[in-house]
Amino acid sequence: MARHRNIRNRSYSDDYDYDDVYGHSVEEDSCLSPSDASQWLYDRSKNQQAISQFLESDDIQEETEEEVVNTRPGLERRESIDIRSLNLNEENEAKLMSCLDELRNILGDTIPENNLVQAILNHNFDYNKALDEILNNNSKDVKPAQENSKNTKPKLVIDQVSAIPLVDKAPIITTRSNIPKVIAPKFEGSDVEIIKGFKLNQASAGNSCSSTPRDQSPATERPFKSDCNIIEDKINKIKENKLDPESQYSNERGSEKEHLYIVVVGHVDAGKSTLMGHLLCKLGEVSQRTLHKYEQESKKIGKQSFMYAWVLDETGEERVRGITMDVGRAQFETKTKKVIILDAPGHADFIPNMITGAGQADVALLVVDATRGEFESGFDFGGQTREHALLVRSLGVSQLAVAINKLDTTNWSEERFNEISKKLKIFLKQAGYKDSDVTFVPCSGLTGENLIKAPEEPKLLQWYNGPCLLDVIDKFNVPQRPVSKPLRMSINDVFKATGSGFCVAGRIENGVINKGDKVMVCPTKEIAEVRSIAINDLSNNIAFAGDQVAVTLSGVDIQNVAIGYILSDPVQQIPISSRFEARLVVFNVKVPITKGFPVLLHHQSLVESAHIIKLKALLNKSTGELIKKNPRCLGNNSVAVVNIEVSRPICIERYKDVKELGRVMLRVSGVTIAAGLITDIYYT
Ligand SMILES: Nc1nc2c(ncn2[C@@H]2O[C@H](COP(=O)(O)OP(=O)(O)OP(=O)(O)O)[C@@H](O)[C@H]2O)c(=O)[nH]1
Repeated sequence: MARHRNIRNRSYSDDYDYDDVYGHSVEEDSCLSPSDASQWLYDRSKNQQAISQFLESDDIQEETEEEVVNTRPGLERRESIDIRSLNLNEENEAKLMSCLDELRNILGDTIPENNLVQAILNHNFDYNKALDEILNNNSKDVKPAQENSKNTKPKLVIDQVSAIPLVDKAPIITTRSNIPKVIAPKFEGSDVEIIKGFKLNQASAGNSCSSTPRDQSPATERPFKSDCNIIEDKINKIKENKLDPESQYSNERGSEKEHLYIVVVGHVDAGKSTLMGHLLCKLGEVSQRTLHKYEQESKKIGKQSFMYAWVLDETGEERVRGITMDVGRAQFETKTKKVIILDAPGHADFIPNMITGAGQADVALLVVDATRGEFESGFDFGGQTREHALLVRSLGVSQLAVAINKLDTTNWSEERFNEISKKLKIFLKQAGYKDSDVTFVPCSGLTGENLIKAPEEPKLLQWYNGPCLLDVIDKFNVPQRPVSKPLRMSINDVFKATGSGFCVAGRIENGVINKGDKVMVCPTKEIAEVRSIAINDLSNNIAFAGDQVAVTLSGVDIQNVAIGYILSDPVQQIPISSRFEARLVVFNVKVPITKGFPVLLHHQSLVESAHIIKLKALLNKSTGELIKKNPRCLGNNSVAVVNIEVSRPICIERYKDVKELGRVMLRVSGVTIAAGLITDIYYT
């Protein structure tokens, strides 16, 4: 039931500040993120222990190379020098520090710092050439940075065959020259190499080093980080240790009940929270004491009928206003499944939260109010019943249970049940649900009828002998978990954790995350380390596709991560682009869509402004055949192929590659006007 997002209490009616809601730009406060600053700006405090100060002292005796080798096997090889004494200007100091960092990432502390500095200076801050010099030449060729430090340098012995430097008992280092390279964009005159296999896709090449979420500056202006080394490590680790993901999955989850995520949607006040709250109470997931407390407190504010809803509506404002505002979470078990409920808000103002909930779900429960007039206002008159059903389908949910709720208010009328089912069946079929994937259940969240066992109400028993709600949920098929595919986790929440690092929460669409893994935060392409993983608030060492997780990350700044970002496999990265082709279904537009039409694009939890930049083809709705090339406009209920341009690059996949990340929704003035599947991605 954890809710971390600080986006509750907001009204999403029309326009709102997406920067506030979906993360914010560090550009607004400073031109550099804190992590960039610490990496690229020279910090004098780091070099206060200048070796030259000690070397000038008469007390320190010279050590021969032999002594170094024999008497000090565990010698700390990092000998700092006073960079200030080199009289470099600020820019060169910064370059020197960044090259040093790069070299240390590769060499660790095996080579004295003064040797590194000299090599960097010899090659005018080109760290690749400096690295080659250090690795390929005998130490005598590497001149110390300062005259009086040369006596202290240990001998660097090169094994000519393998080109592996042997420094005392230093760890073996493979030269980067052994590894196939591709040339990436140049940074300030130096060639920057990327390990082959660290797939630099065309779209991502342009911003592979950008480190702030909103940073649009080209990569050529920004320094490369040590991502390549981390990726190299990761490739090696994967090769050495990793069990294949399928075996990991069956080892970990083989004996467990399958996890099923169900989003509960429907028009405002349809009774979603009451229904699920009562179901949880009946299953013993809520203690009598807690329920008694809710009963007393709800009575006090004159809202006793909301007592079950309070199980899921946890905040004061939700309880006082009697509406759900953010996605409530809870879980229970059926005979064969562990079910995680995502109770979405019904009010139109909170559609983005509802989309976030639906984006995490495997299946959906659509709740409709059977009360005369209420069903009609939710369905016929621009209510949320239609919009939610469409949105959920657009997000890839194909299995649906429809709870025809509050049937107690119709005296358990079979006629009313049939009337509503008939109307919904026609609509749901048009919306893309198969008849066989939709089940209708009569029930009452308030009285608890037909929730976890066959009904006792005689009037209902007269005409209904189908399954209860719990059995319908148990019968849902759990979708296949693509654990063998490269990691993709969509981030729907970012929050500060206790202790070090910070947490991102979201759903793993593809692949596996292990504690200790290096992952790439996209689209900024920073490498982070997974410090811990929690599934439904319980700590775990591993999580799989289909899991809704909270992951604690280190190595990146929280400022550089935002809702809507993706954690990607660092080797097989997610495509990043701002232009793509989509096949759209247009729902409901007041004015026809024309070239240049502005929209808000929803992709998982991300919301970005976008434009339809080209209308490529109008298609036949049922057969998909081409009706017209380059139509001038798109009207209601049309199907078309269009090109869309987003205001900045985002992480996307083609629908055929990763369904969950290959869908988009387009909204205008708080109304969903179209849903689409990404058919092609353009890299320009
Ligand atoms: N008679 C009757 N009333 C119900 C039933 N279920 C819910 N209600 C009442 O309907 C009102 C709204 O219920 P909620 O559970 O808050 O509805 P909701 O769909 O979760 O509302 P939002 O999440 O804000 O859209 C409350 O007053 C409930 O007591 C039912 O089965 N029968």
